[in-house]
This record gives sequence, structure tokens and C-alpha cells, in this order.
Amino acid sequence: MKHAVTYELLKKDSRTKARRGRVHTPHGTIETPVFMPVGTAATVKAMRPEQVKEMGAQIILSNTYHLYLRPGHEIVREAGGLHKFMNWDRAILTDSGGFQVFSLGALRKITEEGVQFRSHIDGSKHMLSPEKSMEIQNALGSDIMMAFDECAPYPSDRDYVKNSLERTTRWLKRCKEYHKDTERQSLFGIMQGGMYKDLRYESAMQVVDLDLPGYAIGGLSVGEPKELMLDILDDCVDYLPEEKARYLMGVGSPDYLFEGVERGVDMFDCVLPTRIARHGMAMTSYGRVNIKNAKYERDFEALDPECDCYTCRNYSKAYLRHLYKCDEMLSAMLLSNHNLHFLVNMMGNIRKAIEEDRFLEYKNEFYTKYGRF
Ligand SMILES: CNc1nc2c(CC[C@H]3O[C@@H](OC)[C@H](O)[C@@H]3OC)c3nc(N)[nH]c(=O)c3cc2[nH]1
Ligand SMILES: [Zn+2]
Repeated sequence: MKHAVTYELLKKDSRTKARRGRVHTPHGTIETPVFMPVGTAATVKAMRPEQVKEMGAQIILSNTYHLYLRPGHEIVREAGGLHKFMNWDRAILTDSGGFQVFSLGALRKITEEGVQFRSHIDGSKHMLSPEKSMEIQNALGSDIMMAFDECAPYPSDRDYVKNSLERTTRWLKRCKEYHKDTERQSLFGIMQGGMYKDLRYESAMQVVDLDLPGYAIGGLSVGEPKELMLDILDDCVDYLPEEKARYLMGVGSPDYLFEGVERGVDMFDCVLPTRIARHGMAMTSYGRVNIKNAKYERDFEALDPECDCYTCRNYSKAYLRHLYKCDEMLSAMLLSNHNLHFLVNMMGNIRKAIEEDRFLEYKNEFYTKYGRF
């Protein structure tokens, strides 16, 4: 059968596991490695779609949990699907809701059937199951649908993680069984296994056995120390087939992106760029800038001298600091625009560096200038 989404490997780095590829989708081709802006409630916060497109973003993310609760997936279906509803004609990936139920929902109860929870919005009772998650993602019409899984909390004991990953595999089979229109939308499996390397292997073998168009590494970036995350990640990527796309969920800041690329990851997502923007923080070529700092009061230079984004071309740090101090909406808009542009642009430079076989040199140059992460 023809899959909606396919991965094409273009070039492997000669000294690391970094790789340059493409993810072909019904809404366009995604150059990888790629950073995917997060648009949880069908909007990349404080950004118009044209701006997200103009900076070069090829795919954005949205969320089953949020859109099911508000406005409701049937309304999005009646609107013609998420692409139409939010005026975004490039690719969309939706998460399955499992993670959000645990990070946002209240009074949860896990059974073989699925997860019962109360809405964090109005306390109403709901049930998410593999079938329900697929029904919602079918209604949203995303190009890539994530399997309904359980992301075990950190830390979790071994028995819990083992039972959880086995139930996640049973849920994945139910997702695959339910999803019929494989030429319109592709289902990605998610490997779990917590911080236990042997359980990671078990989960990967069970997930890969279902021969899906792409796979995600879940259960990481959940509060574990960086060196532990990277140690687990080192193994996880090798358990996934080379000819399929690999997505590391919930990652990340610039250093995690470099470390993930170096270990063979193709796709990344993180709320950081827009979230820290709302708190007056910017990522720049010379490290983080906390715009509320008094030292910027008379700093009439651009946020990042090496950035050509709309924010850096037209406004000074002094003005951005003023906007933040006045709690003006334009503050979040301009800082979000820059932070997203910064990460999307950085990934473009990483892709170019892999093409020119100088990924490690670019990584070291970036780290030296950026300083402390
Ligand atoms: C932050 N760390 C982290 N996030 C994670 C997410 C949410 C990403 C999703 O959450 C939204 O941003 C809040 C993004 O939109 C993304 O959607 C795809 C995960 N989702 C699933 N289904 N399974 C996991 O194991 C998992 C692990 C994560 N670790
Ligand atoms: Zn900029």
C-alpha cells in the first residue's frame, strides 16, 4: 500500500550518525533535520501563518487533546479539517493526546481501554482511547498522526515501565487497526521504555514490527538529567530502521537539537521558542538574552546582529525591553518571531553543514559563540 508520508535518505555524515533527508507528505516536502514549530490550539502562538511560512517552516504541530476539548474535533472536521481551519497549507503533525492527558488532565485513570480524565478547562469527564485518538486525528486531517501511547513519568520503576510499554504496543496495534485511509494520513509509532536500555530495545522491536512509515522516540525530555537522556538516546536511534523518519518528541533547546542530530534524529518539536518569548527571553547567536535586564535600557542595537528576521531588522533591544515592561502584546509577537526564526534558521545551517561534511565544525562554532545553554 502507498503511504501518505515517506522518508528519503539523502546523505549520511562521515563522522557522526547525523543525516540529511526529506520527508515527503501530501502537503509538501520537509527537508530534514527539521525543527517543527508547535501550534497546540491550531495556532503558533502570536504568529500569523504567513510569518511562519515566510521564515521557512515546512511543518507545524498541533494537539488532539486540546482540539478535542476546544473547539471539538467535529467542528474542525466541518470546517474542512485543520489545514483549512487555521489557514495552513503545508504539513501538519498532531500528537495523540496521551502525553497531554498526563501533563494537563486531572484525576486520570488508565485502563486497558484507554485513559479517563477530567478536562483542565471545565472539569468535565472524558475518555481517550487509541480508537478515539485516531477518530479525532482523522477529523483534524493531519498528515502525520501520532499513536496513542503512555509516556511513563520520570522516574518510574522498571516493572511499571515494562507494563506501560507493553500496553502502549497493544494500543499501537489498535491505532493501526482503526486507521484506514493510509494514503491520506500516516500513523507514526512511538517507542517507549523509560530509562531502561533493554526495555527501550523491547519497545523498539515491538513498534518497528508493525512496519509504519515513521517512528518517534517518546518518553524523553520528561525531567531526566541531560546526560541520562543522551545516553538513552544513543541506543534508541540505532534500534530504528535507517529508511524511516525518526522523530524525537518534545526536544528542544539548541544544544539538544545538535545532540539529537548528531545521533541520527530527523525531526524535533518544542514549545520553548514561543514559550520563553512570552517571558521576555530570546535565543541569539551569542547566547540567551533576557530582554527585561536593565542593561538593555539604552541598547539601540538589534537583538541579534547576525539575524535577518523582521524583529532584528526593525527594532532595538531598548524597544523590545520597553514593550515587555509595558506588557504589550507586540512583545510576545516580536520575540516569538525571532526565536522561531532563530531555530528554523539554525536547522537550515545544520542541513547545509551535513551536506558539506562539516557538521562537527558548525556545532563547535555555534557552541563557542552561544556560550552557556
Ligand atoms: C516536552 N517534552 C516532551 N514532550 C513530549 C510529548 C509531547 C509532544 C507534543 O507536546 C506539544 O507541546 C507541549 C507539542 O505540540 C507536541 O505535539 C506533537 C510526547 N508525546 C507523546 N505522545 N509521547 C511521548 O512520549 C512524548 C514525550 C514528550 N516529551
Ligand atoms: Zn532575529
